[in-house]
Amino acid sequence: MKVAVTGGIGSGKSYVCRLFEKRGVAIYDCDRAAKRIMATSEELQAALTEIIGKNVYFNGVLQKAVLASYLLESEEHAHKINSIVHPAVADDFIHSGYTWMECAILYSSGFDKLVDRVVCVTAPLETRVNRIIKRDGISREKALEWIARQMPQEEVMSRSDFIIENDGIQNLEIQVDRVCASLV
Ligand SMILES: CC(C)(COP(=O)(O)OP(=O)(O)OC[C@H]1O[C@@H](n2cnc3c(N)ncnc32)[C@H](O)[C@@H]1O)[C@@H](O)C(=O)NCCC(=O)NCCS
Ligand SMILES: Nc1ncnc2c1ncn2[C@@H]1O[C@H](COP(=O)(O)OP(=O)(O)OP(=O)(O)O)[C@@H](O)[C@H]1O
Repeated sequence: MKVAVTGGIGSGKSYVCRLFEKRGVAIYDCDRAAKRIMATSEELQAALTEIIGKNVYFNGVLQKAVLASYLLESEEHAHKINSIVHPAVADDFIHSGYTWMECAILYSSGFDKLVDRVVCVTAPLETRVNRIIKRDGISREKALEWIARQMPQEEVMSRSDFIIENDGIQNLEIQVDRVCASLV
């Protein structure tokens, strides 16, 4: 059975994935894979350079700030980047041998079609914003911009099979054990 762990930025997906990993589940990280492929695929590098400009790579190294600001400029920009990067990541996952993936933008990327079950990690908006500000050192406005770029949390929840509430109050270990009892 193939499983995705999803949830919006700052919900704590990666944090929860570490708890699944502690229980022996190996998880493919879509964010990390995207960066690896953007760093190594000449085809992707050429496509990104053509769209964004030469400054998206410096000495062959992806300039994350340049890509991030291009992505946030408009829906059209995000769509252009996603349509280059996401098929490459999907193909890489299919051939990776992993059965579980962590993906922030599961439904908008179409990656939901690659899995049988979806686990959604959620947290209150303010908690997410505060986590992002602390982790990434960005402003509240920037954190809200990223959140606005992603599918509303309620919609992701309604389309998922399991919900893990990572509000810092409810016990995470118990919730993770419950999901494992069904899926592992
Ligand atoms: C913008 C980039 C450079 C920021 O890198 P950084 O190391 O700071 O953060 P990281 O990759 O861990 O992403 C953090 C979070 O940003 C959000 N995010 C990233 N890309 C996107 C996107 N295309 N659309 C919406 N949200 C996104 C997700 O919640 C993600 O988990 C990076 O996220 C990126 O290259 N994004 C484009 C490729 C992509 O779509 N990756 C998503 C998985 S396929
Ligand atoms: N239950 C928790 N207790 C303490 N810290 C937490 C908890 N959940 C998440 N965090 C912290 O909040 C920050 C954001 O969590 P995490 O990186 O897991 O989010 P994410 O959903 O994977 O975000 P992204 O979409 O950006 O990858 C991290 O610094 C993480 O350590």
